[in-house]
Amino acid sequence: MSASAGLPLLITTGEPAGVGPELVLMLAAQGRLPEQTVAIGDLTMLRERAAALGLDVTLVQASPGQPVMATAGALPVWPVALRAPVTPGVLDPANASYVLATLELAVSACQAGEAAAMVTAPLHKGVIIEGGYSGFTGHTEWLRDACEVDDVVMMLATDAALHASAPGWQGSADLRVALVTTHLPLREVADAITFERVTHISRLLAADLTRQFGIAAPRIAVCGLNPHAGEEGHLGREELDIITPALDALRAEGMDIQGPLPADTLFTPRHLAGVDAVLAMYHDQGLAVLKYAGFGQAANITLGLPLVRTSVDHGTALDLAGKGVADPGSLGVALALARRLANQRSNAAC
Ligand SMILES: NC(=O)C1=CN([C@@H]2O[C@H](COP(=O)(O)OP(=O)(O)OC[C@H]3O[C@@H](n4cnc5c(N)ncnc54)[C@H](O)[C@@H]3O)[C@@H](O)[C@H]2O)C=CC1
Ligand SMILES: NCC(=O)COP(=O)(O)O
Repeated sequence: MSASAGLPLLITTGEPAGVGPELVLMLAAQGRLPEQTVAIGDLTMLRERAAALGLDVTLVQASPGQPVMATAGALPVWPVALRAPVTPGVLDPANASYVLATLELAVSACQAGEAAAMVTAPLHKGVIIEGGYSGFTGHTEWLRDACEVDDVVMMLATDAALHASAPGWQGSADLRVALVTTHLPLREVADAITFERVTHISRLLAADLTRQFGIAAPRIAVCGLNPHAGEEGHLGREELDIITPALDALRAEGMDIQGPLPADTLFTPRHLAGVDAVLAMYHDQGLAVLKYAGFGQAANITLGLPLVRTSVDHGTALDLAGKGVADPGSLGVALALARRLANQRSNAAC
């Protein structure tokens, strides 16, 4: 048994007006949460949401350091109090500090060795900013700062190991997409593509494909930034001036990395064959394809952290919140992946 096996798997329930709380409750009611799962959020709000949706789940107050009681049909909750009442679908900036408090509790428990891993239900970036946190751009960057590491990598994956148990799966297998830049206005992306950033993110990606995914010599394919990877400089010079020199330097270090390749054809079966991960230059270049291939059966993993964090492949879906119709598939995938990665880490540490 791995050292993490007895430790709770934490789920932060995310934006209280979004679908996060009900997705956790749906999986709990369906008996689809992994053992030792603990939710973090407002106990009363969760009880009311379960009752409103007719979900049969008993929510039990618990606290960090306490053993998790494995009772069928019960979900332990580490409580964090809402700052203002919630209506599903209606954002309130007053609850921004509540959402961040759930993250702080999860990170501190992981750092204290009181939890195996954290899985985050979606939060709403805009309302956190409107709640007074002007520099906030997402969990990924917040976790980088909270864990005091210099950089992290956002990677979304829909690989065979993740969706193997999904009945009727129709998507593509084994696609992992990591990003050089994450939550930036498109206008700022080109300036953020530097030799240092491309090399640093590529090294972090390769290191965690080995450390977390057990791929001894990862094969990475890198997208260009511009159409047709810049068309020999006629459609942009970032490929010639920045990305190609960066990839040459990485190859000289021994990394198996190809590119920059035109992003529109990189995501086709012939180019993806034998590739462990694609490195995209910006958010929608990579994630639109990933979500086309596996929305609902993909997970988001933050690479480069000292703790295990996974998340869903979707956002707060305010249009669906409180209706009980959102798909909990990605949350299930994120939970299973977090448990697997936590077990691997603790086995490696033994
Ligand atoms: N991990 C996280 O915390 C994430 C947070 N977000 C945030 O969520 C907010 C809303 O973002 P949007 O771009 O509108 O994306 P979104 O994923 O919330 O919604 C986009 C579309 O997908 C649908 N959808 C989303 N989740 C679904 C589910 N579980 N089942 C069925 N349909 C689902 C929605 O109904 C909507 O039509 C933003 O603030 C964004 O930053 C977005 C992605 C991840
Ligand atoms: N599209 C992915 C996304 O926005 C995830 O953001 P976060 O995990 O950094 O909050």
